[in-house]
Amino acid sequence: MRSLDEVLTQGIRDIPDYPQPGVLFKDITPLLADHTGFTQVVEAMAAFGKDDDGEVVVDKVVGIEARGFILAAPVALALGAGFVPVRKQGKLPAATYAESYALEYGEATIEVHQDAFAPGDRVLVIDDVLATGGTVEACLRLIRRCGADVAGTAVLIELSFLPGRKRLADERVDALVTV
Ligand SMILES: O=P(O)(O)OC[C@H]1O[C@H](OP(=O)(O)OP(=O)(O)O)[C@H](O)[C@@H]1O
Ligand SMILES: Nc1ncnc2[nH]cnc12
Repeated sequence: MRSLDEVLTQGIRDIPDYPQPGVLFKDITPLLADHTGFTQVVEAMAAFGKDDDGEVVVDKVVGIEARGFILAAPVALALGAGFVPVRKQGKLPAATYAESYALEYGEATIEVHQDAFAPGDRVLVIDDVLATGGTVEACLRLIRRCGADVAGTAVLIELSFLPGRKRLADERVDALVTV
């Protein structure tokens, strides 16, 4: 079996100047097309929802639209936890909370259903990339407005040349790879 590092090195490619000049885009589509690699990644991310004895310590897994969905749904199933989508503005049908934030390449608003969590639910947030940290920060605000507890955030890739880690200094954030 390949190591997780090999899987990540083989499965993540750099696309310069996408979606705009100056951005080095981390493309995870080769990894997603690699069944054994994708399986290893899901297992590694699910481990952040367990304690040292392997007991599941989260009730819900949040995925952030769109790439976060791809990782979070299988992580939720692997943990036996519920899946909650955090979506871009205007996509969720029932009453929502909304938070706006700045991205490496633009601005966005994300939303969550107000009734997505039971009070005190322990929540693991999953996304593909931590860049400026604006998306995760807004997502954590949404979860807390719902009355749920953030257990942690796990991302596939952390971009160390951007200030995401610093911005989230008070939060538990784990990354499978830092570049
Ligand atoms: O740390 P940040 O600077 O906030 O950036 C990270 C976010 O940017 C990307 O999402 P994007 O909004 O491009 O959406 P997509 O998943 O729909 O492609 C990525 O999937 C993260 O959610
Ligand atoms: N450089 C990057 N590559 C992929 N996704 C991103 N989201 C924000 N910045 C990104």
